[in-house]
Amino acid sequence: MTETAPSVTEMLRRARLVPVLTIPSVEVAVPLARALVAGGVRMLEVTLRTPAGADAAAAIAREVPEALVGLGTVLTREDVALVRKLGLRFAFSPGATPALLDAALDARIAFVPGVGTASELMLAMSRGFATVKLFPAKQTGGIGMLRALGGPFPEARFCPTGGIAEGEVKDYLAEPNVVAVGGSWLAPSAEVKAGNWAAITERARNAMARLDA
Ligand SMILES: O=C(O)C(=O)C[C@H](O)[C@H](O)COP(=O)(O)O
Repeated sequence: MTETAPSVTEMLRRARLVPVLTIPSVEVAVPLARALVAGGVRMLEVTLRTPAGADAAAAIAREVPEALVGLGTVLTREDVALVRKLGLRFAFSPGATPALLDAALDARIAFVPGVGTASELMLAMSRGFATVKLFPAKQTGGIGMLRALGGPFPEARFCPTGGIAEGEVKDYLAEPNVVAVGGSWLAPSAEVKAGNWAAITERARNAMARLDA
């Protein structure tokens, strides 16, 4: 029997927390992913901000089956094509250009465009993307912005990302139109560089526990 793959909205809803990972070298990808998974954080956004990003995401997909790994900082049609080529689960973008939305539709990938205004949200929704990343969440107005957008766009669902501190996550998740929250704080670059995997697991475990406290 084949299992229907969960939609990206459902994936986000289950994950609640999505670490935004900017991986300096491919060697750290697998231990970093294992450290997060050990702490109960499974949905991982690997940004294309470093040259190692694509290979790092592919290595995680290959070697850490418990992780749901996708790309972040997806800006072009070529970036979109990588998701299929590398066998990844989803892609996030900080933005929502018409060309990028069309590329994601053509490639039939699970795609979460970034929006920071009502017009960008309208553009994304007009192409069928009702789950979006509010980016940069804090700078666009944070929870106030999410509430304001919830008026005219009650069906939109958000993964706010950008400038959200660990202590604010629970407040964001309490908003009815928020399915998950993204952030880089789950994997501080100093700990990644030092290979301090135990600290990353501990932080992830505590963060997940706090969501249910
Ligand atoms: O590169 C991308 O595609 C992005 O969307 C940027 C990330 O969402 C932010 O870098 C989140 O980082 P913090 O604000 O440190 O939590």
